[in-house]
Amino acid sequence: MICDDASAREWLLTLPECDDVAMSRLDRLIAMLATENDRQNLVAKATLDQVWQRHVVDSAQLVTHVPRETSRANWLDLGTGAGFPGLVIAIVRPDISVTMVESRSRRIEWLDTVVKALDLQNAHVIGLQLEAVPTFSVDVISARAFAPLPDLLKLSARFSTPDTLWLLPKGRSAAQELDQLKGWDHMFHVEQSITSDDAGIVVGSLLGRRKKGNQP
Ligand SMILES: C[S@@+](CC[C@H](N)C(=O)[O-])C[C@H]1O[C@@H](n2cnc3c(N)ncnc32)[C@H](O)[C@@H]1O
Repeated sequence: MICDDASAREWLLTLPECDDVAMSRLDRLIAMLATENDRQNLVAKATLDQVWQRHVVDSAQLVTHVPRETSRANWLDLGTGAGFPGLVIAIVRPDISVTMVESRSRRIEWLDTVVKALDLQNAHVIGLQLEAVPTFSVDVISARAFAPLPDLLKLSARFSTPDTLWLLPKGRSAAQELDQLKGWDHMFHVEQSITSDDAGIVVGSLLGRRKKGNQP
């Protein structure tokens, strides 16, 4: 379990993709975040003291659930906000195209600024409500602290095929949200988060809506 920032940084270096360029971009992201957080409330102030554990590794761990051969894939991150996990994924997997959807104007500006400053050519920001984003299918969908599972699926299933991998950090509610999910055929399970004993990540694929009359 990663329980402080020193072990978080050490863990990042074990990722095959996390080279010097990635670490220096992560350092710059965190420095920019600390400054911007005084202007707008991007992350809870208390979490800045453990930002590498609470936000960077919490995001970066998602890549360990993606098969290594998934390069040149399209990854869609919903409600990226301060940049988690979308910006971190774009930094540690430059071979993956990461599209971040965010609706709040100041957060859109922030994401655009970071993408430009860090020259993240594989990162794209869609500054719209998810509901207004035209449908396209993707290889991976992530969403952290975005919406409860049933709402999240209702809003975003149209971007998914049966081959799409969903990675949904859900904190303490992962198992409960999954147990209570009704009306969908899925192959989701819960993986343990490496940043908190209590936290889980819903991982797997979505096969589609269950037909009416065939619901549990
Ligand atoms: C609680 S924040 C989480 C931000 C980030 N994923 C994280 O974990 O730090 C949720 C974000 O989703 C955005 N959001 C909420 N509903 C949205 C929608 N319908 N379309 C696009 N973005 C949305 C909010 O503006 C906010 O930035």
